Amino acid sequence: MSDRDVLIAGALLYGEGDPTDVLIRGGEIVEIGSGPAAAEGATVVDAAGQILLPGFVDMHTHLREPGREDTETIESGSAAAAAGGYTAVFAMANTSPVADSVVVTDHVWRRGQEVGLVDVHPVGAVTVGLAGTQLAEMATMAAGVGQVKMFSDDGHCVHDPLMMRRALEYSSALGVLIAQHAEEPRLTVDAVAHEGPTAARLGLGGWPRAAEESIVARDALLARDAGARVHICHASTAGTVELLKWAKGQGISITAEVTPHHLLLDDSRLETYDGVNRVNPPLRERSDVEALRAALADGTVDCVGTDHAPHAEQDKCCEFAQARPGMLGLETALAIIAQTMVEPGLLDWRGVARVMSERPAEIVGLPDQGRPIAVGEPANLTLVDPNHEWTVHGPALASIANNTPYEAMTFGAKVTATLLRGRPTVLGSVVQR
Ligand SMILES: NC(=O)N[C@@H](CC(=O)O)C(=O)O
Ligand SMILES: [Zn+2]
Ligand SMILES: [Zn+2]
Repeated sequence: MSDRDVLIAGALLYGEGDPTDVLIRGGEIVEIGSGPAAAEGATVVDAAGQILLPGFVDMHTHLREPGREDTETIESGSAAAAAGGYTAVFAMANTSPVADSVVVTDHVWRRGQEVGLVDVHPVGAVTVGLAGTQLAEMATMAAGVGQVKMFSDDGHCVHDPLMMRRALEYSSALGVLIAQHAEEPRLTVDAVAHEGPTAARLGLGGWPRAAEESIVARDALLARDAGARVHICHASTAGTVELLKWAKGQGISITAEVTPHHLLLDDSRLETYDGVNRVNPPLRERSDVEALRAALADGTVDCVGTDHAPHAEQDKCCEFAQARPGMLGLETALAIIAQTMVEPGLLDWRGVARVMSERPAEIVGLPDQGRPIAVGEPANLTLVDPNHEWTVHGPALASIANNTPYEAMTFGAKVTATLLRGRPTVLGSVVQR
């Protein structure tokens, strides 16, 4: 919380209506209108032509602390998140050591609060060591200081159906969410690229759509029978969209996210054999990209999750099949959603607020995020300039790692300011450390 007033002057709330001033005091929105009186020494943000949205929430982030601090730390990842307009992120459990105990999950939460740029919520592992054989102590992690709300073995699929069934039963009793990395491992042995004509031509091992879809279908049925909720990480195929439609139509409590890269890129990128394009699940075909965009627009896919996955140069700049899967995502997410969803008219800015803030906050249960921009609400806010051209350059990003697939690409929208409980964490697109 900041003791200084912040006055956001002349912003378009949700991109709608007339330019409006928003006054923030004591971490809350205290006045909305025309020319509210700010106290002396207030921080005034000139928001002419800019769009004010609720702060973004990322259900899927990899910060590499503990274990690979050479590629990302909670501090550098928090800076990347703030720069991307995020006020809360969920840090996945595939660290070293794995976040399968309250010692690790509490550390992640505490360190995030110490850095103070974004709320870093720890994701706990579903199984001990992500090994898929023994349930982790989810209740202990949920009861810790970090109050773990979401559990996932992401990076790995909880592929044993009995283990997944037990995890879902246990999670519904605890009131927490299980997020599944849907990948049937028997179908992805040696798979490094989407199974299709491109991988065949390039001689790359294929990852069939069915590897994802068979788990999505199975887990929908398991969630139905357990009366539990299940969340699908990084949905990547048109078939997954069809299954989500079916499951939601049955009243099953299933939700899903899509990554910015699966909304923009396809497997034609692989021609160069550049390891930066290797990611799990793999970049698919144009028809999948189109289906995912439509699904995000109509709510079949609930939200955007970045799957921000920093990797060291030596783990990416090598033979394609040897490259570690994953790409940076936090700082480019908004620009890509603007280009793939807003520009073509699939979503308006209110829709962006829904898929990047409100829905993720709701799904995972964060009472102070994704809130309406209204008097009395916590000032977790993001300001977007919809007409700001910028070119992505890895070393200029706040992340330690540089594995952005968007190097040298130009986008038309940028986050200019972020506020966490009234404190500016980003001003003029610069992180306020
Ligand atoms: N997405 C990826 O390709 N990689 C992720 C793991 C994951 O999300 O499955 C990572 O941790 O690097
Ligand atoms: Zn994953
Ligand atoms: Zn991931």
